[in-house]
Amino acid sequence: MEIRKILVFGAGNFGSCLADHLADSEHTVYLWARSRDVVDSINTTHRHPKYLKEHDFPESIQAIGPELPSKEFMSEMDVLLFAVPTQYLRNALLDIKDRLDDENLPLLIFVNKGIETGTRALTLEIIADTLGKAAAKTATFLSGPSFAKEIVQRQPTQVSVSSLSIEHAQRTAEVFHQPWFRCYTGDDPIGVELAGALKNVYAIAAGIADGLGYQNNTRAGLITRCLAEMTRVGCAYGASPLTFLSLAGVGDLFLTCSSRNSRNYTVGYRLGQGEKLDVIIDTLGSVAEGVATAQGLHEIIERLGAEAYAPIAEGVYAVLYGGQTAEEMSHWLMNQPAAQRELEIPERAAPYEAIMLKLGLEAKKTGKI
Ligand SMILES: NC(=O)C1=CN([C@@H]2O[C@H](COP(=O)(O)OP(=O)(O)OC[C@H]3O[C@@H](n4cnc5c(N)ncnc54)[C@H](O)[C@@H]3O)[C@@H](O)[C@H]2O)C=CC1
Ligand SMILES: O=C(CO)COP(=O)(O)O
Repeated sequence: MEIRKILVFGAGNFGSCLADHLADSEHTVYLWARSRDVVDSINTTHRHPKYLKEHDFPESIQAIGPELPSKEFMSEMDVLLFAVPTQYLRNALLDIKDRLDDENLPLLIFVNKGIETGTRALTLEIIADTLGKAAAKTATFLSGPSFAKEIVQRQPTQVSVSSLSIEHAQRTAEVFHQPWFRCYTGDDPIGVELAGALKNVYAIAAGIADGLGYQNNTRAGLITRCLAEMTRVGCAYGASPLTFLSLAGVGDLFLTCSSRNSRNYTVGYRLGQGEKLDVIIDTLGSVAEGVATAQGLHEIIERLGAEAYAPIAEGVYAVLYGGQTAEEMSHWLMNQPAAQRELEIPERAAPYEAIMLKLGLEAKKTGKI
């Protein structure tokens, strides 16, 4: 395996965990943190003061920050990995834009799972807007069932890696590969992104159902309908239906809808138990991307119209932002029109093409995952 110089932006749960994972492959790993406390703690005690607190990080990881690294330092990096929540990503990329050499871009890897509020932008669009077309064309997206806590325990984990450039997806897979960590590559980054973002909203729905006291039949039925809904929205966006059967799709949906380790599930569970959203967010201690993403998703669903019929996502939105209670949402969902067709995949369509057009690329059918 080729040894790479890797800079990880974002020292939250996931950025720290991935830095730890990559350091095992003997890559040279730098971890950029916004807080001096985190930088000092990682460099001196090799412990994170806030996340994964029991874990001893390898001494080889060098934390840097809170000042941004210089252009010279950045030019030495082979890989930049961004583990920054979606709502902060645009500013983070604008901050480093001038420190990147457009003619000689490093491998760019993104692991956030969300839709930007206000703009409805997916990460690929945020990258195109901030770093430019060349970066968007080669950016890679790593997504799938992967709790940080279990990766640092080296539990066997498998993820999807997707990019408009399959060559770059393969390079990312090589960087991450370990006997306990497998990557499967594909060329439907928007499908992978939508799957990762939507599963966070659906994990809130599953948590709500459990919080209301519903049991196994309800959860299994709900997850299955979430998968149908996610596929429908994805197809209406122009993603491949097969992508939703991948690790990034059903894999991550299943994980987060069925585990109390999921922050999004926890938000839903506590809503189902009758807690208020602002109290839950204030005490969660970590980001639950589904809360903000439900807004962007609501706007996307409205724009796509009937093709993207998504009552579960709309129900979550109504509980988070429309003053509806968890019980009301549950009754509303169960009282949707009777005898609906179970599976109907609509034509794949326009928005994906619009993004490809923006990048100066021809829209292609992404049949393989
Ligand atoms: N934790 C996990 O197991 C997994 C997380 N992810 C995704 O990774 C992304 C990051 O999540 P976590 O590290 O878990 O979140 P976290 O809540 O543990 O950490 C938040 C991160 O955001 C940074 N941050 C907070 N405010 C900011 C601001 N104003 N500007 C810039 N950065 C700011 C913090 O410094 C920290 O690095 C999310 O999109 C999440 O969905 C994906 C897979 C697994
Ligand atoms: O995406 C995740 C695991 O794949 C983490 O899920 P939560 O953000 O809900 O904790």
